[in-house]
Amino acid sequence: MAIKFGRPIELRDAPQRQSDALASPSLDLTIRMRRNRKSEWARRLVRENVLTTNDLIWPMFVVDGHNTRTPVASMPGVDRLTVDQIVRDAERAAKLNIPCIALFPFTEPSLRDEQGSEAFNPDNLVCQAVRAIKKEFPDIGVLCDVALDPFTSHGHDGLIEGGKILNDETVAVLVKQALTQAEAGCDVIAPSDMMDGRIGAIREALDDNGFGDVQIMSYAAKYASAFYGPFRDAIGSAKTLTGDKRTYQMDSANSDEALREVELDIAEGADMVMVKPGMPYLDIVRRVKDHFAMPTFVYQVSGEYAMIAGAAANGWIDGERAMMESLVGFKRAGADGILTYFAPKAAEKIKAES
Ligand SMILES: NCc1[nH]cc(CCC(=O)O)c1CC(=O)O
Ligand SMILES: [Mg+2]
Repeated sequence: MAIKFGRPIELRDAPQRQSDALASPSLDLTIRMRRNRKSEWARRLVRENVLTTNDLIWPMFVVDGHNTRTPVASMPGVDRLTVDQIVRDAERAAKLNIPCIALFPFTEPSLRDEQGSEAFNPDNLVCQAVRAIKKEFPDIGVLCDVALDPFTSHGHDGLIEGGKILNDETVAVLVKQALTQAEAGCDVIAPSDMMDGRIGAIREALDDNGFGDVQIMSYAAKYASAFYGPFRDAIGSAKTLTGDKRTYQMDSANSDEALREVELDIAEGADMVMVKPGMPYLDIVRRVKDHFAMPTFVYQVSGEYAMIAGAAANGWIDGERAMMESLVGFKRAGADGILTYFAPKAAEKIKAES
């Protein structure tokens, strides 16, 4: 049975009070915090944070084929979508008033190589999806991830030589990838690779090529995390990934370092910054927001989604309430927006309640 914590106890269900209990002394308290919680209207009145559909970015997985939705086993409720189907979900997003969607490709293994060259193929899945979505729904924001991991045979975000991830050489390829995506009509370029200097290089290339309006949302403070596991299943890089990403993604023990990363990306031209993952890093979200007063985003990543969706599927938690609690937690921490696989569910709930 699902455990429903915090369920209001109706008076009729409450045990009858024994008369001698009435005689117990009352405390002489001037301030009683519970007064403001006494009823639903009172709680609504003093509520400090509110989640709206405007806060949501919906990440989607695109796969080759036609008219097919393939479930991602480790992300119950999330599918890989063929281009025609991703257009349908973009329509759903638009109807739910979700401002922006994010695209991630599952690349055919035969198209993956050492250099991740499919990343800058103008006809790759992401570009096809961007063009198809923009054709039907030009008013929804489309964000594209920039990194090589969906395209490399080794599953890393950058180029490798002698077991090392090359920084500057990788940045040159990321610039080509970003330009390819901008050409296809992408609105927001979101580099998730954690190479040094990529924001500045991408900004300059966008500006030099007539894409001055294309925004950059930098995955500025991105940690080397176990919570990306289900995502790597979804894009098919879990099996191919050799080693880990700790030479470029941040150490989860660090906090000051996040401020330096964010500061650099702002200086290089990021329009928006992101902290990733979300729930284990709420302190980072708060520090970044307080320190820089930038549009600050947070990614509730695949493993966080899987924890909640998986526990809910087992009846161990109330999934809907855990979802909403986790999302308002990001708002409370200072996030302006959240990338979350719960976006459509949360938007539906918000819509139903308004
Ligand atoms: N650079 C790729 C990328 N972009 C977003 C995620 C993770 C998203 C998620 O787990 O939901 C990752 C995975 C990784 O860095 O290995
Ligand atoms: Mg950096």
